[in-house]
Amino acid sequence: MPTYLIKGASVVGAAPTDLLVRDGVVVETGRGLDAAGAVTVDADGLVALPGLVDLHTHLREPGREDAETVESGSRAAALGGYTAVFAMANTSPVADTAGVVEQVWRLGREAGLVDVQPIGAVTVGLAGEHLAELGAMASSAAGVRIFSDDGFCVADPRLMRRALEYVKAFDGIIAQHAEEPRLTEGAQMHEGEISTRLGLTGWPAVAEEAIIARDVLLTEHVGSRLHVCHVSTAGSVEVLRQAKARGIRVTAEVTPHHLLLTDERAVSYDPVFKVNPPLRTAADVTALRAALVEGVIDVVATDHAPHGVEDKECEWAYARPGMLGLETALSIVLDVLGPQWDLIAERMSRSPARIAGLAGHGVDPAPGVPANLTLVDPTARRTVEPAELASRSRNTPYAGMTLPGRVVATFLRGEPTVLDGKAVR
Ligand SMILES: NC(=O)N[C@@H](CC(=O)O)C(=O)O
Ligand SMILES: [Zn+2]
Ligand SMILES: [Zn+2]
Repeated sequence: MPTYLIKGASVVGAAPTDLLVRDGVVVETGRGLDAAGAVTVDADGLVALPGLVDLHTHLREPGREDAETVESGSRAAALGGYTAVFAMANTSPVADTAGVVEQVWRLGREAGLVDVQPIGAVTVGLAGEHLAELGAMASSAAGVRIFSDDGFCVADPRLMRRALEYVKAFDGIIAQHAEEPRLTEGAQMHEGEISTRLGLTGWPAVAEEAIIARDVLLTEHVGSRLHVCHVSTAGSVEVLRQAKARGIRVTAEVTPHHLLLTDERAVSYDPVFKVNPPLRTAADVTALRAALVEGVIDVVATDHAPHGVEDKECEWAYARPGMLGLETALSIVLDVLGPQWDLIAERMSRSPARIAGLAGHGVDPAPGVPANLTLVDPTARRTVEPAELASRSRNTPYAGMTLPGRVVATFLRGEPTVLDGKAVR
């Protein structure tokens, strides 16, 4: 493995320095470093961040390799500055056994572009009836710690309680897709003025908030850990704020799209904007941004949800919910937060790695630290071209938008996965 000398990078916004990367580790930092035989990477004007960590990615393998594979999703992730992604369990077959999570984990290792950490299903087949083999998935080679029925809510409170109790044995977490199913039957978009105007069935904010309220109380009752997926409403933020103030062990994520887009987008009837939970109001967006800055929301997670054209280029009502996220997340967050590098590193790398207990990730580049890092050009602007994305799918809601920031290079354990803005493999 070659030695890399990264010249003049601003580590999380600090004064420029050189970084010497050897045998997978940052071995030395400082100005004017020299190393015979090292490959030099010019990082003048670039910001070095700890490699981004996504707690919520859909890779579609096994089952829908036409929409995404572990490899294509890994490449999209590396291009987005990620060094680790957590792969949701709603594949076909569902990742509800040690066998399936080990298969996904192994495919991730073989692709070698990011660390793919499988999330295990909470219930068999995501059917919400029987607990899956959580212990077997935890003790498998994949070492699963996060469990989720994402795509579906673990709606049965008794089952949710048992899952929360079960994962305590290995300090696991239940990641909940908070959606009371009885309140969202037939729902097509956020329930509000625009859904009324368009005549589309609404997905009310309370369907999310009621489940979060129930689950934080269950989590407190059993003394376990809860993670709330894709928080989308101002009311959810208030429930989380109270729960955290009470010392309940709950963490939460927000997606880039919920930080930027509103339900106004549905007026176009373009299914690229159909997503679960739905795009909400401008007031919700404002509350989510404030909660992210404050820390009531711990992380930005992409909910990268690739879908083939037949599932997206159709009538709104028939389209599947979900949108791409990995290759644009950092640009959206930079657009929303501005160049607050320490905050960006915290919400996109350190905090997700800490929540997941993921060793070697989420640590700022410094001597002795595994070289999982990304180099970003903060001044570059780029226009999103769906055809240029590494994902096998094209359902980005940002097509044609010009966004700030560009990932120039990503290193996974000292090896570049992206150089000059291009995937190396
Ligand atoms: N977010 C979505 O709209 N869709 C996700 C499932 C999910 O995250 O609930 C998917 O798997 O496509
Ligand atoms: Zn979900
Ligand atoms: Zn999801």
